[in-house]
Amino acid sequence: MNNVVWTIAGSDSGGGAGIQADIKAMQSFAVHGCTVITALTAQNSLGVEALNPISTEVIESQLLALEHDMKASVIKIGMLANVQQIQLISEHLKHYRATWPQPPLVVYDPVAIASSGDLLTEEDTVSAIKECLLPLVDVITPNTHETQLLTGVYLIGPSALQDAAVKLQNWGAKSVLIKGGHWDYPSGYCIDYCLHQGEEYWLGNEKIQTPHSHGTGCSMASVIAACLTKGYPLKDAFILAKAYINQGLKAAVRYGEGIGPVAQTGFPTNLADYPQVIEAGSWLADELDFVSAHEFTMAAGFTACDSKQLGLYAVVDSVDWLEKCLAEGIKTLQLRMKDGSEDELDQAVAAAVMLAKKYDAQVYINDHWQLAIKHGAYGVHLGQQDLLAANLVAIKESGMRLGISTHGFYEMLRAHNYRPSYMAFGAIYPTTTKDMTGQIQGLEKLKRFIALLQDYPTVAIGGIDLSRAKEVAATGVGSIAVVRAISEAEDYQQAIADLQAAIAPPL
Ligand SMILES: Cc1ncc(COP(=O)(O)OP(=O)(O)O)c(N)n1
Ligand SMILES: Cc1ncsc1CCOP(=O)(O)O
Ligand SMILES: [Mg+2]
Repeated sequence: MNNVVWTIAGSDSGGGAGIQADIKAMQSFAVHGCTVITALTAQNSLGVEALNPISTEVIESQLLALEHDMKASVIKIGMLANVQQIQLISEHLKHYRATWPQPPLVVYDPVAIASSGDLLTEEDTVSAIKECLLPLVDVITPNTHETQLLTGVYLIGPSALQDAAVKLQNWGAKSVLIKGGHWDYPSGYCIDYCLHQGEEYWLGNEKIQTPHSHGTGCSMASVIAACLTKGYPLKDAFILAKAYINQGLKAAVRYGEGIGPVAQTGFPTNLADYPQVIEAGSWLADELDFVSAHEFTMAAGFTACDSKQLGLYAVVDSVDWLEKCLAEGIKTLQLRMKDGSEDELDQAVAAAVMLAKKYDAQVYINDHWQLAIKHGAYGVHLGQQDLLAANLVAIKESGMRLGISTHGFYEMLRAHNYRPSYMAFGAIYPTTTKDMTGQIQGLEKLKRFIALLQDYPTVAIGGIDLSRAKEVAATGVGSIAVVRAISEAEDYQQAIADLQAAIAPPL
């Protein structure tokens, strides 16, 4: 990805929406925004006075200039004023798909109605959008009005949202993200929905009470485009776009007599601005009548770890290795056994618990939460998939600590629903211990996670060795978990001593 995003959209003379909002939002996520202007709208905070569509010749000249020199990783499309514009853009997108070495992703925000209620497009565009454009779109981001306009589905409740999204997919849009800012369901809340690769994602938060929301739709789609350019998965882009808008709404101020623009602030840094991932068992899920495919017990607020700084964290696959690491003074450890009969696992967990007591250390059991409860382990470590199958109420009632793995912003917020004892982020670097394809986080994201989760003990895992331990520790993470850096070291005792020294806070 080359960090170049195009926005094909209308100019808003009031500076709050359209091209102006897009560039500011893209800038907030450190990508370079190029522009193809489709209309010079004359508008202010009170409404739209004129649309002034640009001719297809002038639009094409802008496209050609960019095609030759500044190809985009992602193209964000906003207001298209008429059928000719829709056809022209569709033809060019087809050409890019067929000829560019790296075809661009297309995010389409079907701008039809301004926040003032004014129609921003000629009325006969809907069939051209469906026939020409939607088959070329990777992510469509309509609000609820635009969803109704495009699909004819009246959005009386969550299942109508799902039906409308399927319709849009059937017309060719690969993923659908419906923005709920104009929807008051349940009352006082803002619910957003995403259908992507067969998975559904629902986000919600209390409505932020401000009249100054002009440009939220354009900005949200631009942040999605920016995050996709940076290689974020769509579910993480969805989270960040929501948090960005919430942060902007809280800071929004009036500039004219009417509706002010959403504020264009930087990367969202306050957890309070992030939406809730809506999951079965939560109050919002009940309001939305969610039906869970699994028998699921929700529990939140697990026993705190003894310390916020868990230090060097050895993840081992046998009781032998556990004892070797304990003998070297490691205080946070995990027994991660992927094989073994029921008896073998039972005996291993029992032995791990005994050894933890002997060495006055904290041992977590990976996956086998029933055995961990049975033998009175200090804690259990679960992955995102494991959460559905585990009895979280039983784990909480046992008083054990719960650590949860996360791979990105969406999973981090999902884990936050449970208020676990610690959160782990991975894989920070590529690793051969486990297939983490598409889930490498890197240091930049790790820093973001740590800054957001100040109240949690945090753990970084994946591909960390002695040469990387210092830079990982410098992010402020409270613990570094390793497998091979110990198990494959030529001299594991020296490796442990070196790792401990590398991550120790300076005196
Ligand atoms: C400290 C720590 N972080 C992450 C993991 C990964 O756990 P999980 O997602 O459950 O995957 P498996 O380890 O079961 O393959 C971990 N084990 N420890
Ligand atoms: C279990 C796990 N979860 C995320 S990365 C990882 C493996 C870490 O192993 P290593 O320290 O050898 O890279
Ligand atoms: Mg696991």
